[in-house]
Amino acid sequence: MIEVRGLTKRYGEVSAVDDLTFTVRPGEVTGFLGPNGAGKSTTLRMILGLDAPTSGTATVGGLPYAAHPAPLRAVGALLDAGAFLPSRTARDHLLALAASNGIPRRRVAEVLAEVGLESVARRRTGTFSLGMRQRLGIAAALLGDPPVLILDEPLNGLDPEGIVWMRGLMRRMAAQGRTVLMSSHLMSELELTADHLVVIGRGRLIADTSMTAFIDAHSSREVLVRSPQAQTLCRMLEPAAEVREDGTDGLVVTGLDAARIGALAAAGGVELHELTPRQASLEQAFMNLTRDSVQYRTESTEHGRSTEHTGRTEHIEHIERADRTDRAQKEMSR
Ligand SMILES: Nc1ncnc2c1ncn2[C@@H]1O[C@H](COP(=O)(O)OP(=O)(O)OP(=O)(O)O)[C@@H](O)[C@H]1O
Repeated sequence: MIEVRGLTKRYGEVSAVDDLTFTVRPGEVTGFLGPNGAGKSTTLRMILGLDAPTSGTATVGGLPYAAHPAPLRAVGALLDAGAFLPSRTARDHLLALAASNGIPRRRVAEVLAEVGLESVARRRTGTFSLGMRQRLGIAAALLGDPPVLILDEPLNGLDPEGIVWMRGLMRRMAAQGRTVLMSSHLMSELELTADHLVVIGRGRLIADTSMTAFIDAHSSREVLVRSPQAQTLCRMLEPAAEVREDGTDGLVVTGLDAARIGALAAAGGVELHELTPRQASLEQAFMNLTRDSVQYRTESTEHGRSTEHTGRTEHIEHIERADRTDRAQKEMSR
């Protein structure tokens, strides 16, 4: 287990990590998330004894990292994919690490094969691409066959095959009962890989929960509906749900499930051409939860929010106009 208790790191006025407490359990992959500058790398560096906390503690398997006699056998870590002597070959780099931690030499060939670098084992790491350096970093993390893995942005630079391989590796490590903590900004990939999430913003804990509970709690379930009687349907649903246009000719309904929408439409004699529940995503949930913790935002995401808002207002006006026309036509036909 990785146990973080009241962990705090200040750099002058900046609280990079602020009274963080969480536990990472074995047998699952825990995703470590947060906007840029949230304090993820600083937390991981403190767990690995590379930065000293201002206060609080971090232990791995009950001991501070530095207290493990052979740390590579206790914790495999990938923090910085460039942390090799460029003049050393991949194999020599791993042999040196193995020797320093009493790890048998045969592990070097095993991990090189595991990460797909056998054919370049005798090349200098200075000639490696980002993805190759990342794979070598992962080989180093696996070298001591450790029960705990801590990986900071392990997907950086990996090609699509590499990303799928990484997903399989993480899942396999967790299935073997190991503790896996990984940070990533690739939400769609994390959604496929992680079972549990620890989310931080501005150095503070904002969620520590299972993936499913997180998505359920921080995103709304939506249903896409298409009907030739969209306005009538809209009026029927709006007392109980939020309805907006999807930009084509469909309506996106929040607040009612597909079965209920179908039942209401049937009861009102409204014809439906499509009724599709939309899966909420980790990305949506993450953006909703961390909206107030984002420190570095671009103008385009600000615009994205205001356009969405304007779109909704315009849509309501559009529906109201349609309603007025509908009522006027009925009056006239009477
Ligand atoms: N050595 C340092 N000196 C001063 N400030 C630092 C130092 N290291 C980190 N910080 C600050 O601490 C905060 C957290 O940084 P950190 O790198 O931990 O964030 P992060 O969550 O890993 O971000 P990203 O997703 O961008 O990698 C930032 O405000 C950063 O500027």
